[in-house]
Amino acid sequence: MNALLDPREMAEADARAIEGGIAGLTLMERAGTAVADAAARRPYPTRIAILCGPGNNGGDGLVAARILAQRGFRVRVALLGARDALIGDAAAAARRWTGPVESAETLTYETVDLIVDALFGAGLARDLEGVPRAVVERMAASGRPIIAVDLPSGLDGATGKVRGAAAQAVETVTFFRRKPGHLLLPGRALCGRVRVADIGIPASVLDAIAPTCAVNDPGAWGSAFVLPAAAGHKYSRGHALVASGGAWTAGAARLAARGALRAGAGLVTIACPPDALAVHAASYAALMARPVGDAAELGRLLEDPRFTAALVGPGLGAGPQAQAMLAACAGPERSVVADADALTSFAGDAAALAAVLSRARGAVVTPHEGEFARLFAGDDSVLGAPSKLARARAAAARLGAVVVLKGADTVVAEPGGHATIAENAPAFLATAGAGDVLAGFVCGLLAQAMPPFAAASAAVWLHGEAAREAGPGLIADDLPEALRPVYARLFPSLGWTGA
Ligand SMILES: NC(=O)C1=CN([C@@H]2O[C@H](COP(=O)(O)OP(=O)(O)OC[C@H]3O[C@@H](n4cnc5c(N)ncnc54)[C@H](OP(=O)(O)O)[C@@H]3O)[C@@H](O)[C@H]2O)[C@@H](O)CC1
Ligand SMILES: [K+]
Repeated sequence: MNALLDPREMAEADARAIEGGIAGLTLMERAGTAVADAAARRPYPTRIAILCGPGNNGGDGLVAARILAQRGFRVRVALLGARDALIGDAAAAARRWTGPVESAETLTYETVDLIVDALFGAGLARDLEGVPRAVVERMAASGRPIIAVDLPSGLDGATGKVRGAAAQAVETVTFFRRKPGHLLLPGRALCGRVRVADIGIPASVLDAIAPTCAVNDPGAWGSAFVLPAAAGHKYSRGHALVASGGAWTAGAARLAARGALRAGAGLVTIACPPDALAVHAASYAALMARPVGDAAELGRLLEDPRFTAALVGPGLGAGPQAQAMLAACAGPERSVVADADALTSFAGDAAALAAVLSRARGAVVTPHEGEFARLFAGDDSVLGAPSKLARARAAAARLGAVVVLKGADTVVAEPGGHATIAENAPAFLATAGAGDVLAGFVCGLLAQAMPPFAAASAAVWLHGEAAREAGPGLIADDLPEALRPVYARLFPSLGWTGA
């Protein structure tokens, strides 16, 4: 698992490493060395300005300054605050710097080729205002390339939000593990390329910290992924049901159903109003279609216990009918995915949705930001949570279900607080119908009895990879097809031998 550490967890990692016998100053020396290495790798950065803040982030900058000067670079150190106000390891790093120290407030950039931003890191405690903010804004306006130490100063490592101001970095050097703010927008975009430096903190400190947030990649869910078994047959791979709207909105369900089938469900049935039957029957030979007039008929169809997962929402139309369809699908032998109109049908009434979902074996909801805001309208403790990560976690706890809060930095959270953050979605994935395919991928993995949090995270990652595989110009129809080469690489990496 590629853990992401919030500032509190990172402070604990530092503290445990120090308890284990590594001096804080040693960690700072290694951090500063990693920053110096990054600066030295830039093309011809002969004149480097290093802006140092009042805490240990500034200490890292002072170490980098000393090392770069020793390596022959022309280095200027500019400090925010008084030199004799530095304490602890940062004060020790300042004593080892024997060159002049300028004021960050009055620094000018005409003769500077490269900036190292070591003003604030994990210790950012409030919005930047006054002098610190002006310093960051002038640095940003200088147009010089910036290497950020740990985080672009002003970026909140826990939330990915800018507190007052932050300067765009070309590169960010962070330590031990990345932080949520490196992946959540706008943080991800502000960091430039992120390098993770090993500063000697042993990975074993993570056992005690037990981080609950991870990068969404196969390390987060691969052990739960259901690979095709040699002795399997189509029913052992699960039977997914996708509820469809009428003839004019049937495309959404068809995209989802193709997604579920490509994701590996053994069978996929589309349940549709009679007027849409011909559309579905003519579309895709591997899909089955059954006419279902209302929720009661859907319930009768689902008396067949071999249906292991159901998706309700895409193209359905919001209202009591969609609510009843979802209720018909939620049963102890079946997992459900509620998407799109199924979520909007519960606008402002998340408690009613939670009650329906609680009857399902497992439940995943897949809102985009608009659907999320509608569903939780009036619930400040969810909508007002400090970050996308915190909102998804709060929503999962409210619903007792896995929440996929979509976007370029999709967060998947489960009621216990575990979460993944995706970083592999290309910009061109934002296209009509892509969300329907994603919901289908989730449904297809749930149908194979993959646990909901793992299924939802895997589906999001696969969706991003499939988009990359298809490339620019992508339309949603391409996504299910692009899953094949992604699976061809993924399966062997998870130990599948092809049997
Ligand atoms: N041993 C370790 O732990 C290691 C840590 N490492 C490095 O340390 C960094 C964390 O260091 P840190 O905890 O000292 O916090 P840091 O980011 O320097 O800022 C704190 C200072 O900023 C001030 N301040 C805060 N907000 C402010 C605002 N809005 N406006 C104005 N001032 C504000 C705050 O003042 P105060 O809130 O007390 O008034 C305090 O003076 C971490 O990112 C990494 O780079 C590495 O060397 C590896 C080993
Ligand atoms: K910084």
